[in-house]
Amino acid sequence: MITTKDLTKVYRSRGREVTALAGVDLHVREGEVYGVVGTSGAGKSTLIRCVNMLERPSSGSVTVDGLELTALSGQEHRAGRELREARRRIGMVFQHFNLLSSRTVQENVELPLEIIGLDRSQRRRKAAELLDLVGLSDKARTYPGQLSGGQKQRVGIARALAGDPKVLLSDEATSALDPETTRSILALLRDLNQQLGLTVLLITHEMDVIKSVCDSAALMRGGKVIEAGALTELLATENSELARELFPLGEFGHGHAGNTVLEITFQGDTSARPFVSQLARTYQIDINILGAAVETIAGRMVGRMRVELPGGHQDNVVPIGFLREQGLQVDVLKDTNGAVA
Ligand SMILES: Nc1ncnc2c1ncn2[C@@H]1O[C@H](COP(=O)(O)OP(=O)(O)OP(=O)(O)O)[C@@H](O)[C@H]1O
Repeated sequence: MITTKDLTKVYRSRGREVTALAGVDLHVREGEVYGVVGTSGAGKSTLIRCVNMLERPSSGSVTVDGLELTALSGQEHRAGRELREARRRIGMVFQHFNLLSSRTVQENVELPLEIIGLDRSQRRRKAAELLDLVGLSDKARTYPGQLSGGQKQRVGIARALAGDPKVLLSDEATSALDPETTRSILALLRDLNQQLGLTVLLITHEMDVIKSVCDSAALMRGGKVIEAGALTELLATENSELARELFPLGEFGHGHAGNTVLEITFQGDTSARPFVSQLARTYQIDINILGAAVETIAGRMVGRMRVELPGGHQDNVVPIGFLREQGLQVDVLKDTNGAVA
């Protein structure tokens, strides 16, 4: 649904050049919630602004719903007609809501409908539908100043849906909200994704947002995507940085020098099988469990366990193979010298 190819963006200001995007390839499938995560300055905002051409990329291409936006005419602030029409199909929500304080909630939602050219009664009807969708029907005549942060963001979302978009872009939509309100806004995005078949691309610096709402994610650093994929695939990828951040086992024990420490990740059915006792029985080894945790990620139960086996990596090649044959993801964290990988 959204594809970027070798996307670059170089900002030039006062004789200085800043490379915000250094060749980004992104592929967001239709109907998924896709999160881009990274620390401040990684290039996330630039990427999302390039997807709807609020920012014109320096090179590379952006295709949304089969239309190559980078091929359409228009400069940054003077978008051509085709580009304006394509943009209508891409809704956007912002961290600071961007509502007009002098207009009521209903009038804020009506604004894009006015621009599309709907008449007064059509606008009223559509705005009422949208406010109902986001659970704010009773606030239609209220002014933004009288709303809570979560309610303001609901108005922002209703407004973003005015053009019946297929794609919703979310620029840190929950960063200004408290944890409970964040959860309710993320649940709303998930509902809209499922009810309307909306593809959602969101950027965030919070791993919890990725964990609770996304099907897929990309990790950005220094203007590049350094890892990307479906969360369930990432969790099954050896030494995945995203998987480790999604599901950290940091406080668990690190075992003893000379032994082998494994991190075992299991998803869905595998979690029901008693693989630790099977391993102990089959190879007659003592297994020390250093820690274990279970979480729900992308709607699936995922477990992670850190175990210590006696002896070095070479002594444990066969038991490790046994675990992998059971469909378990096994990362070897420690070698015979005791160095943690
Ligand atoms: N309009 C601009 N002019 C010059 N440099 C810019 C501009 N916008 C962003 N940058 C620079 O581009 C780089 C990427 O910024 P960007 O805002 O895309 O990152 P980010 O990951 O969204 O970070 P944050 O979460 O802090 O917004 C940074 O070094 C930033 O200073």
